[in-house]
Amino acid sequence: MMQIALIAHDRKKDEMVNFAIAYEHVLKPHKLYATGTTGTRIMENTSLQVHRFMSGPLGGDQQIGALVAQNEMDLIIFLRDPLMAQPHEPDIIALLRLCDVQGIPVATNVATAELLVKSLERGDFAWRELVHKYKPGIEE
Ligand SMILES: O=C(CO)COP(=O)(O)O
Repeated sequence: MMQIALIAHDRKKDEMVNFAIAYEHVLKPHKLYATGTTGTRIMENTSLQVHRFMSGPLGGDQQIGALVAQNEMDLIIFLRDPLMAQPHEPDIIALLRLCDVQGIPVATNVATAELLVKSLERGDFAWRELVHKYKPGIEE
């Protein structure tokens, strides 16, 4: 079971909901996390259970970043709005930076998100089970 974070800026939330509906069967077996509003929207529109953190502008990106820093996230789908300034831009950059620090796959648009989820379905992330095994804090 992988630990997956789903995050979308406001003008990308419909796209995230459609993505979650389309790949519900692939995402279902995994432990899902999201920033506050994104998580609510996904749960309203699918049968997926999502652990919700704070809303992004209130620190949700940083909460997810903390798990990335501890190497406890396996995959991040972060549908960013490239055309609208965000008040918490530093938090967004920090999260993406931590993904690069740990080498965690992160999709920032839905085209890449689809490729990653297809990889997930195919079992390409199975090696991450080894990381989990040696990190007892992570749920199996
Ligand atoms: O702002 C966000 C990510 O940077 C997303 O936060 P919400 O899911 O709470 O809207």
